[in-house]
Amino acid sequence: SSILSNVLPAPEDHVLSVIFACRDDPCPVKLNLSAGAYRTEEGKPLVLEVVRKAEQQLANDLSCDKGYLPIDGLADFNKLSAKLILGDDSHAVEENRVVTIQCLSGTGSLRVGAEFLAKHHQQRVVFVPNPTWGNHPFIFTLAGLYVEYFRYYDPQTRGLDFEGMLEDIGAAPSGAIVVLQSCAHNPTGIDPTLEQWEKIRQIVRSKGLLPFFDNAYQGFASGNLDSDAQSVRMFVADGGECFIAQSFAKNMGLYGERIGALTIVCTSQDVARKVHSQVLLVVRPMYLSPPMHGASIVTTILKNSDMYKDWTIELKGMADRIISMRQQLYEAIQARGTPGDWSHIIKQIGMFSFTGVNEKQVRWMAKEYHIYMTYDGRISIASLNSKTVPQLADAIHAAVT
Ligand SMILES: Cc1ncc(COP(=O)(O)O)c(CN[C@@](C)(CC(=O)O)C(=O)O)c1O
Repeated sequence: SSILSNVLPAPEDHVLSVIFACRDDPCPVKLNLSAGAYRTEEGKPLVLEVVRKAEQQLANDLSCDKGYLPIDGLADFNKLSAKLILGDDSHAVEENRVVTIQCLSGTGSLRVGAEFLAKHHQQRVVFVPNPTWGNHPFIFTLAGLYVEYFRYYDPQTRGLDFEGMLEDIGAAPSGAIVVLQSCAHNPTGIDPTLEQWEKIRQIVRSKGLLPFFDNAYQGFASGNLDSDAQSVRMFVADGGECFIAQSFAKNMGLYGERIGALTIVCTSQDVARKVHSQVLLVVRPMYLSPPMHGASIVTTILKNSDMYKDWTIELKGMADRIISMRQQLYEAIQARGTPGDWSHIIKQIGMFSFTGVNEKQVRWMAKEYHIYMTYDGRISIASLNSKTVPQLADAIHAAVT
């Protein structure tokens, strides 16, 4: 008999099940608003001009070979990636207490960080926002840590439950890991203000908690790389430790290149050396060493000031298009006189909008309007364009009236 015959069908994943349902829908005007991937006004994926340019340069550079990268990846990439999130004038970088490892995009950075913490950190409880990205609980649980939630979204105000967040983080046991999304919170699109981040920082530090930033959308939220890094830089500036998972999937459009970095800010160079040596032991038996191409593209762009500038212009273009789609959707809903206050659609930031429609309404819109979003009512604003906004506004109107 088959050895695999006892394998059970997997439970449905929040994001994937909707993508599969949409894929199987034969309707020619179906609309997939579930996956967080940028689409142009024409509804196409975008390969940035500056990425094409970098790839041409790399293709002509005969000195590049296909040998293994070191376990921690391309050294130039690690330096430039750390600088991007920590800033050009970071004391932590100057004092050599920053460890950066090229990982398989944001997910890989989170997983390597989680495996490292499961092996070397006594406190095994990880607090994540409620709600958070669907993959967070799995990444930390599979690494052997215990996931708990802190209040983040207030359904009444459709805003941040700041008091609840502070209370829950304040009640965490000393040494607990706290996962914080640095900007463009997924799925709610709601970020703390800088004043609120300062209060969060104070409570994290006073309780001796370990912040683990998930920085998946830097530059993609506000359109400005430095503004979107303020939350992280506030924590690093106080000299404390933190973990940061970076991704170039969204802000450089390198989704499939799987390029990101795990940065661990330590309190001294001596600790950094030891941490670095131990992270290598997590990576080697996991995937030996990371892929070269994405790291080479990012490095080519970040180290050339003209290409860096071109990138920031294209990045702002993506962020601005999303903001204009928010405005268009809000106006289309207002024009239909749909009951309720829909201003959260323009107050939220980043790739997603937490629309507030419930699972029953989400399933109804999929069936009746062939419009697909995750069951929590999250839509990827980046997947909308001027033609499809009316289609969505009609569906929401029909679903909620
Ligand atoms: C908050 C957050 N962190 C990390 C990642 C991981 O991205 P990376 O590994 O490609 O760098 C995502 C992607 N979340 C997507 C965009 C993709 C997905 O979940 O399938 C989403 O639709 O939520 C994310 O939203």
